[in-house]
Formats: sequence, C-alpha cells, structure tokens
Amino acid sequence: MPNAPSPVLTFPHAAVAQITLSNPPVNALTRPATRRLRAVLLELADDAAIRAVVLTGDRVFSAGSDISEMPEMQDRGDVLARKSILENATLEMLDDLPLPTVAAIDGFALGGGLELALCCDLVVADAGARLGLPEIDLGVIPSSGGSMRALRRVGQARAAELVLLGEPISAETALEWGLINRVAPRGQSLSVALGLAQTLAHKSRSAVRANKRALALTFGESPGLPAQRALPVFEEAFESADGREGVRAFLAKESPEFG
Ligand SMILES: CCCCCCCCCCCCC/C=C/C(=O)SCCNC(=O)CCNC(=O)[C@H](O)C(C)(C)COP(=O)(O)OP(=O)(O)OC[C@H]1O[C@@H](n2cnc3c(N)ncnc32)[C@H](O)[C@@H]1OP(=O)(O)O
Repeated sequence: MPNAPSPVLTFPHAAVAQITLSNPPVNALTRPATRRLRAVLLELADDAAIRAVVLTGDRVFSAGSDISEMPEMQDRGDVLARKSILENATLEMLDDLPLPTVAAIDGFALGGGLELALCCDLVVADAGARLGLPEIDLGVIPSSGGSMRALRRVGQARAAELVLLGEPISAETALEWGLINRVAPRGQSLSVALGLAQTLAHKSRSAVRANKRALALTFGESPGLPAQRALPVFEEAFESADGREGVRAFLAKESPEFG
C-alpha cells in the first residue's frame, strides 16, 4: 500500500470495511496514524452502508507505539499528556463503535498493538502469531487499557504474567487463555476475520449495538475509565529513570540497565 496514509481503509465485501495498519516494517503506531484512525472510525460510525469492521496490519499486525516518538514525550510532559489522551480516546472509540469489529492478527501484536486488537469484539490470530504486552521491558506499563482489557479476558493470574513477564505468548496459548477467539491456519487470519465480519454484517444492527452495550455494562464500566485512572501511573513510569533507560536502550539496540 505505497503512499496511502496509514491506516488504510478499504471495502473488501458489501457492508464490510477493512482498516489496515500500514507503517513498515512493524506497523509502529504513530500519533498521525492515531489521528487518522479516529477520523476513519468517525466516518464508519456514520456510514449506514457499513455493518462490520475488520482491523488488520500489512504483513504483521503491530509492534505497538512508535518508540522513536518517545524520547520527545519523556522530555515534554505536555506532548505526553496529549498523546495519552488521544490514544485513550481513540481506543475507547474503537471499543464503543456501534458496529461489530474483528481483529486479524498476523505476525505479532505487541504493546499498543495488542491493546488496539483487544478493543475489537472478536480477535483472530494466525497460527504462530505472537501476542504480548512487553512494556515492562521498556520500564513502562501499557498505557491505554491493555492491562484492563487483558484482565477482563484472561483473569488476574494470566494478566499478571502478560504484563510482569512481558513475554509474548503464541496464538494457541492466547486462545487457551481466552485472550482471543480463533486461531486461523497460517496466512488465513484475515480471511477468517472477513468471514466472521460477513456473518456479523447480516445481524440486526440494533441488536448488535444492544449486545455490545450489555457486554460492556456487565463489567460496570468501559475499560477506558480505569485506563484514564491509570494514566498518572503510566506517566510516572514513562518519565522515570527506568522509563527513559528502557526507551534509550531499545533505540540504541542495547540491553537496558534498570535501577
Ligand atoms: C493506527 C494507529 C492507531 C493508534 C491507536 C492508539 C494507540 C494505541 C496504543 C497506545 C499504547 C500506549 C502505551 C503502549 C506502549 C507501547 O506499545 S511500547 C512498545 C511495545 N512494543 C515493543 O516493545 C516491541 C518492540 N519491538 C520488538 O520486540 C521487535 O522489534 C519485534 C517487533 C518483535 C520485531 O523483531 P525483529 O523481527 O527482530 O525486528 P527488529 O530488528 O527488532 O525491528 C525491525 C525494525 O523495527 C523497529 N521497531 C520495532 N518495534 C518498534 C516500535 N514499537 N517502535 C518503533 N520502531 C520499532 C526496530 O527498531 C527496527 O528498526 P531498524 O533497526 O531501523 O530496522
């Protein structure tokens, strides 16, 4: 998808929209891409012809937030605050979209990439894909509700393993844990996701909305609210000596030396 602004919006089937993260080589999530995703979500929410959405990545899903953007934010709290608010609001928009959403994960979904995928109603991963929340190895935490969304899906013990060990898990383990819905044969996650989206596109629009709202209410509040409460925790870790060391070391391709 040369030159198309990421994420790229296409319409593979009648009533189905496909959003493709496209920022080679790892589809790192940049602030411009976040703003574009917001615009795309607003467009789809108002498009009566669209009845289901698939979110995927070009070749891989995403390695998470663009770490190269981070040093500036660690020096400028105002930029960090704007980024955090923008990202949380964007993920909540995806969470609350009045359309069924399906994530198709190929390669890996790490950090903010997994946080993004977990905002979708259903998640399909390619066999052999890797999913994780490795922010601890940068000296920080998932900042946009990934911990809370993972906790809702897999429970305390396994969510703690994801965020404290920071080690990616396989698609098969993610399915066993209840983090995702389907493991597709290699190379088929997108086609499986599009198949689910076509089925969902034939459901009652109002009943889909009501069922999404009922699921969200079951937990008492949108995952975005605890994420907002956790923002000070994220910002403190992000601006700490270890947060700076984690980002520095990654960009320098060195092992971090945490305090
Ligand atoms: C459409 C946008 C919507 C946005 C919606 C809102 C945003 C939601 C997110 C909000 C989240 C906020 C808090 C979240 C924070 C994070 O996500 S922190 C980042 C977490 N991710 C990681 O720690 C992964 C780091 N990368 C890796 O582990 C590996 O690179 C890999 C992905 C497993 C790939 O490994 P490998 O195949 O060996 O290739 P590499 O050589 O390591 O990498 C290739 C090049 O890509 C660069 N790169 C990799 N990851 C990132 C990254 N996250 N940001 C920026 N750049 C990255 C890497 O440096 C290499 O670059 P070059 O050396 O220049 O080739």
